[in-house]
Amino acid sequence: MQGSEARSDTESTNPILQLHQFSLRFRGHPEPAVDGLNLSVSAGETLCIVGESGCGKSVSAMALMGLLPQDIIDIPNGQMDFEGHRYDLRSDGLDASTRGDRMAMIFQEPMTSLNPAFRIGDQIAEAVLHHRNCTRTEATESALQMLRRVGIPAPQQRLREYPHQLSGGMRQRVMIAMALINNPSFLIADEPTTALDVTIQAQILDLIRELQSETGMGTLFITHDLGVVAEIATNVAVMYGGQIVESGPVGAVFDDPQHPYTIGLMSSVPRMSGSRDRLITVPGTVPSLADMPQGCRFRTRCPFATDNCAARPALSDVGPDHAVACHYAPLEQQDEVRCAM
Ligand SMILES: Nc1ncnc2c1ncn2[C@@H]1O[C@H](COP(=O)(O)OP(=O)(O)OP(=O)(O)O)[C@@H](O)[C@H]1O
Repeated sequence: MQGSEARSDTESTNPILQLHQFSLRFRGHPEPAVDGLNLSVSAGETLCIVGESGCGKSVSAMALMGLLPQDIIDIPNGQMDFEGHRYDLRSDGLDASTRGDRMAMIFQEPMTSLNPAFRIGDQIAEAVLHHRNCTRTEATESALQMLRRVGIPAPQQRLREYPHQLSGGMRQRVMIAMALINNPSFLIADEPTTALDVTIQAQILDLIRELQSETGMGTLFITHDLGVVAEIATNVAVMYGGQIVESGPVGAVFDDPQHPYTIGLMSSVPRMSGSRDRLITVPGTVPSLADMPQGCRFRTRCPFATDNCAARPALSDVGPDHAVACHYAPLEQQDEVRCAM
């Protein structure tokens, strides 16, 4: 694996989606919100992007889907290979015929995607009619089958209901049904379980996994919850300040985290050990774009930063498919890092 690429594929499979050197700026902000992102995801695999609030996870996903208005963003660099087509993201985003068809997205809050004024069945059928040459009756029949597939009880009745008549977990299932109705090869899931209680969260994660193994779609799953990553990821990319700081197979990153930020994130996960010690946290917060430091963007929070960190560290291999962007990786004294945080 090239050190600069967070990947979710094995050597033997071809990636469904690859992103090369993608950068994005909000107009009026000289510092990029996303800076030189490389990703690769293969069929049936899940790449989790993880990081604190504000690190650039959602804007990256929205930009890939072509959902950010051009008047607020500038894409100075970036190419995307998807199903044999190369998109130059500077000028050529995902087209409307591919969005919602071959590539689909689900969001944290289903009510941002579901229209409260329309019946569930009509909304799902509309997603079919937009992309397929079929009758409304056929589209409604597909909607019914899809509601069954995502485990909605009494689907015939639910078709005629409005979003407010469903629980949060059911609405999330409807969103998944709507996203998968056209059988996409690639799904972007942006914190789809964050607003749900843990039992419903587990059901939704199971559902996504099950549908993924049935359809073989590749998934980019965005979350700040490392428990969710452990459940669902094939590979993980840790983002900080719009850059990937560590990436690799989930086992390698979880068993042997190498970036001080990853180690900090993992140390701050509460454990069921019964210990009453205070939780370890990563000190400080992600700087705003206006205050983003040059070089290593984590250096203002890193206990090990030195003058060397004024230069941007490259994402370099520290193990098979495992890459880290830190001048001091591989870290030999991980316990020291944990203690220093
Ligand atoms: N419309 C906007 N104008 C200017 N800056 C923005 C805008 N939207 C997001 N940003 C900035 O872009 C950066 C990345 O935000 P983004 O929402 O992608 O973070 P995130 O990692 O997804 O966070 P969260 O987990 O809270 O959704 C942040 O610094 C944020 O303040």
